[in-house]
Parts: sequence; C-alpha cells; structure tokens
Amino acid sequence: MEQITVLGAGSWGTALAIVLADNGHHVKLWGHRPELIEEINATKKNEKYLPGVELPSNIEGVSHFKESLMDVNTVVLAVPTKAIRDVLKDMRQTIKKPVTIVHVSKGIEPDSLLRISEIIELEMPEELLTDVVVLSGPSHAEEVSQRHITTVTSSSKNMKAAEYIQDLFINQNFRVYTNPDIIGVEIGGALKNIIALAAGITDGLGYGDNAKAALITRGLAEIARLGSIMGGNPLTFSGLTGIGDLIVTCTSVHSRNWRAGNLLGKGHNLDEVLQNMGMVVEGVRTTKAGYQLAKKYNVKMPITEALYDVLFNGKAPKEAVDALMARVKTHEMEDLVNIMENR
Ligand SMILES: NC(=O)C1=CN([C@@H]2O[C@H](COP(=O)(O)OP(=O)(O)OC[C@H]3O[C@@H](n4cnc5c(N)ncnc54)[C@H](OP(=O)(O)O)[C@@H]3O)[C@@H](O)[C@H]2O)C=CC1
Ligand SMILES: O=C(CO)COP(=O)(O)O
Repeated sequence: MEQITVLGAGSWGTALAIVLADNGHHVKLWGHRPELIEEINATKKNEKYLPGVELPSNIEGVSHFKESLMDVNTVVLAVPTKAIRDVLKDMRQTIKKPVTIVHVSKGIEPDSLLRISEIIELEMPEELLTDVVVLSGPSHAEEVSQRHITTVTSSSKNMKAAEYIQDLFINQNFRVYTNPDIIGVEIGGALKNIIALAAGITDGLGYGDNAKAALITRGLAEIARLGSIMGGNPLTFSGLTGIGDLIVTCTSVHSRNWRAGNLLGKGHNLDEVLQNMGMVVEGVRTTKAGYQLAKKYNVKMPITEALYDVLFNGKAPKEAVDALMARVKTHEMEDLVNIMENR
C-alpha cells in the first residue's frame, strides 16, 4: 500500500481520494482553504463538494502544502486548470525528490494552447518529475464517491507509468483502462466540455433529444478533426475519453458544464451563471482555447465557434443555433471525402 497525495479538495480530488482509500492506500488530501480541511478532518465529510458522502478513515485532510508532499512518490493533481501553474510552481519549490504526477483536469490553456501534461513538463524540472500520467473518462464525482460503476483511462508517454496508475486506482467499481495516446486523451477530455455547454444551451432553449444527439455526434466530429491534426489517434475519440465522456457530460444533470449551458439557454447571463455555480465550469475557458486552436490549425469547428460567440461576443443562444442550422449544406463525412480525394 502506498502513501499518495491528492492536491485539490474539490469534488473530483475528494472522489478520487475515496477510490484510493478504498484500495487501501493512505491518502493525504490537500486543500488550500484550512477551514475546509478542518471540516473534512472533524466530520469525515466534504459537504460543499460531495454532500452526504462519508469519507474513509485513511483519508487525512492536510492544509499545509509542504506537509502534504512529504515522503510521497505519486501526486494526483486535481485542481481546476487555471490553478495548475500556481500549484506546480509551489510544488517545485517544495519537493526534494522526483514524483509521478497524475493529472485529472479537463482543459486546455487559452493563448499558450498547451495541454495540461505539457504545462506540467514545462513547470516541473526534469529531476523532480518521474512521469506524467492523465486519468480521464466519463466519471462524475457524485457517482464515483458513491461507488457507482465507472470506467476511465490512464494515459502516459510511458506505458509502464500508465499501468502503475491503473493498478493504484482499479477496483471492482472503478475500472481503469490504459491508452498510450496522451494527446487524444487530453484533447477529448478537454473539448467535450465545450459541447456539454452547448448541449445545456439547447436543452435550456427547449430543444429535444434530436438536437442533443446532433450535438454529441457533430461535436465528436469536430473534436476528432482537431485532435487528429494535433497528433491524437483518431480511434481514441471513439473511446472512453472521447465519445464516452461526451455522452456523460452532455446528458447528465451532474455536469457543471451542462448545467451552466442550461442556464444560459434559459436566458441567464454568463457572469451570473458562473457566480452561482460554486464549482469550476472548465468549458468556458476551454471554448476560448478551442476557438484559438481551430484558427491555428485551420480546422472547421462550427459548434465551438458558435459557443464562442455566445460566451464572448454577446450573441443570443437562439441566434447561434439558427446560424448553425443555416450553414452551407455539406457531406456528413467531409473529412473522409477530403482524405479519399487527396490519396
Ligand atoms: N467533478 C467531476 O466530476 C470531475 C472533474 N474533473 C476535472 O477535475 C478538475 C477539478 O474539478 P473539480 O474538483 O470538479 O472542481 P471543484 O470546483 O469541485 O473543486 C475545485 C477545487 O480546487 C480548489 N482550487 C481552486 N483554485 C485553487 C488554487 N489556486 N489552489 C488550490 N486549490 C484551488 C477549490 O478550492 P475552493 O474550495 O477554495 O474553491 C476546490 O477545492 C477540473 O479540471 C475538472 O474538469 C474531471 C473528472 C470529473
Ligand atoms: O468531466 C466530467 C465527467 O466526466 C465532469 O464534468 P463537469 O465538469 O461538466 O461536471
């Protein structure tokens, strides 16, 4: 059994700490707000993020950063993407020996357009980093924390590291697969949040299941189109971290991205929605990054572009949907047709 540190005591960090604790590991769960950590230790609950869930006794809340990283070989990084660089900066000044970092965040950094594993490699000196692994897939914290059946994927440039993380997390309720395609895994996990926001919007506008199916399918098409050009394996997008995560996020009331979109579709404004959510809505930042990536790689991403206009250019959601539907007619498999014609 191992000593593992989870950085980030929100919904996902806490749910993953439960999985690791169930597997018999001793888990230090670090959070930056001492009052939350005191509550976790005193009540064995994290009521704000996972109401009603009892935490196993082998999870120890720690608010002192240095103490949380003492004598540890594996660190699970579970903070929102916008906090990642700050946490890594603190980490490189704190740890003295190399660690494997498992990141579980779903986003792409706007402007730099870096995936999270790339940010980790940039921010952590080589001598302090054994491996970088990403754990991703269709997995709402609310269900994982109640031991509902869940499947995810562990991915790394080093398959031995991906397998090591698979072994740490896998159990009867939490099945972990491996996939060497870290680019595809990270792109799928990040960009599905854009489509989930859009799915929430169409639901909020009162459209039905047909619109939802269209968004999931055409959303996957644009994610795969961009992801493949960026070096991801096209097959990864039909796996857990592609279509799997799209389905769960576009169809579940647990999804913060879907919920935020739903409120936007019902006419609320973005600032108000984000303020009231109380948890991270990664898709907003990632829509900016997705929009920039579409321009950079000259890839058609109509849903991403429509959402960008709604979020950042004040376009009314209904107008954005109408514009999407009024696009020039095209072949469903236009990418495939282009590939065949260029052979
Ligand atoms: N929730 C889920 O079901 C899943 C989430 N993810 C991903 O996991 C990542 C984390 O999300 P999740 O746990 O759900 O988010 P939450 O909003 O539930 O929690 C975020 C946590 O990060 C903390 N935090 C925010 N900023 C900082 C900072 N600068 N330094 C340290 N801690 C900080 C917050 O602290 P505070 O309490 O002070 O706000 C909070 O504890 C996201 O990228 C998300 O996409 C992936 C799979 C499933
Ligand atoms: O990534 C998730 C489920 O796989 C969680 O999605 P939300 O961030 O939209 O809640």
